[in-house]
Amino acid sequence: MSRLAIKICGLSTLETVGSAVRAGATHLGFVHFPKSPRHVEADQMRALAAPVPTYVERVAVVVDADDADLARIAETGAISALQLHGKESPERAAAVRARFGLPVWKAISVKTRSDIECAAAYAGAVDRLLFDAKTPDGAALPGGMGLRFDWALLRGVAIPAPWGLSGGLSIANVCDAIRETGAPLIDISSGVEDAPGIKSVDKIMAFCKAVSAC
Ligand SMILES: O=C(O)c1ccccc1NCC(=O)[C@H](O)[C@H](O)COP(=O)(O)O
Repeated sequence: MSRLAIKICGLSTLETVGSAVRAGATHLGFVHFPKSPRHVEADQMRALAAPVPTYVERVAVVVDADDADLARIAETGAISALQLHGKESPERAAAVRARFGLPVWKAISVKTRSDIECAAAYAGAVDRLLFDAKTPDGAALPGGMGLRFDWALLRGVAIPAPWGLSGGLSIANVCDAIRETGAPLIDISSGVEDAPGIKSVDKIMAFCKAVSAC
């Protein structure tokens, strides 16, 4: 059986990047969205991602970004995937993948079963689907808010691509999440923070240890 993948998202310091790699994270996420407390510019992303061993994936998280913004990120040469976390259509996702030559993830905001069913439209257009909790209308952020959705909604659904589970995961609930959903990749952000945007080395270490003990 292949090892469960762990993405630690919203990293913004070299110290926490290093701790995530040492803890065994397989994917690191860097958020490029100015309204986020985790926002990093493309040049910061380069500085954070460039020293990371290439066996660890470096994922840029963007929200309805335009091509100029994506080009700045792709040109860093340090990013190995783009996570589209806005309202990007399947056509837009496919166009991004074709234009930038990087694997593309699409975050699917979930509240109801029909949200999960919408993921089928991305089959063939993206390299991974990330099921995340839908944040309330008017919320400042479309992710990273520590909200979870009802994992039972994933039960019996044929997911048409590699996928991951996100939203409100924590040391306390991650083993239940893995058991209930069978997710091959889990993604966490605020659950390993001391405050919004402030990642905790100790919490990153403890989370990865907890996952390996599930
Ligand atoms: O984390 C952010 O600030 C963010 C901002 C805008 C778009 C996406 C964002 N995060 C995306 C992620 O992949 C998070 O890890 C995911 O939403 C889970 O967050 P959390 O519930 O805090 O673990």
